[in-house]
Amino acid sequence: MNFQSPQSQVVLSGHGLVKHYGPVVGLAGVDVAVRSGEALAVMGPSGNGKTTLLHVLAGILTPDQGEVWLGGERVDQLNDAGRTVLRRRRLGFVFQDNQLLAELPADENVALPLMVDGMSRREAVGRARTTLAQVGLAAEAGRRPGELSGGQAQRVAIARALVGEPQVVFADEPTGALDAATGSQVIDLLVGAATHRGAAVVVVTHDNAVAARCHRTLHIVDGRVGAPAATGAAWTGVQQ
Ligand SMILES: Nc1ncnc2c1ncn2[C@@H]1O[C@H](COP(=O)(O)OP(=O)(O)OP(=O)(O)O)[C@@H](O)[C@H]1O
Repeated sequence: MNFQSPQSQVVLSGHGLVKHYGPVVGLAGVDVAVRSGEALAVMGPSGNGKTTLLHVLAGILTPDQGEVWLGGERVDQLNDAGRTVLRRRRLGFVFQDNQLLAELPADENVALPLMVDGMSRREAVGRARTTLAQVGLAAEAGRRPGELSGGQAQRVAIARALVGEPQVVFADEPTGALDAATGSQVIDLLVGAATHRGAAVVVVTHDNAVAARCHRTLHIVDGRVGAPAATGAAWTGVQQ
């Protein structure tokens, strides 16, 4: 997939990111930058720091050292409340297990983050239905998660991530629970719908097919930007 917008602004960046869990190294000094409309895959061996990087960039964890910038604002120094508001208003999240609330229909699941942020139920549900239609689920808006297929449920999760018009969507193994064909549809939808809106996407994945749908891949090895496991030669840190 080509990403042909070198003039796009860097919307999210991390500089010299270090994170330890006690004696365990999560990140050992990572630099990363993502532009608006760009999808970045984060790959690497298990336990080498991918999820830690995602959580630090998303303000879920604070780094021990380094800086995180989102749209010109330094965010790693915000307090817990500030980072919570930031995540709710400016970021979207998609997880492997969709994390939808089982007792709510799809439209209310998607509307929930807007209502938590103070929007009226009527307006939030209206926006949720519009977003569900954009991910091809207009007819499923009234169904509960248990009445949806795995791929449909993940599309609802994508709608929930997009409904607040985030600057960056973070996804941790978004296709990990799906078969290959459904996973391809879901990642195409996620990357297409998010980047079409000008959002950046950061996807942690073990799946080469998912990375192939992104514009660029960052390999994390031992908490650092490293070479992909199979090809170590002439590595420059960033794969175009
Ligand atoms: N909350 C925590 N407390 C202690 N150690 C942790 C914690 N979270 C992660 N770690 C450790 O930090 C290192 C990096 O973990 P991380 O989850 O970032 O790796 P990962 O590359 O995402 O792994 P996977 O592909 O298996 O999900 C690992 O050694 C892990 O055991």
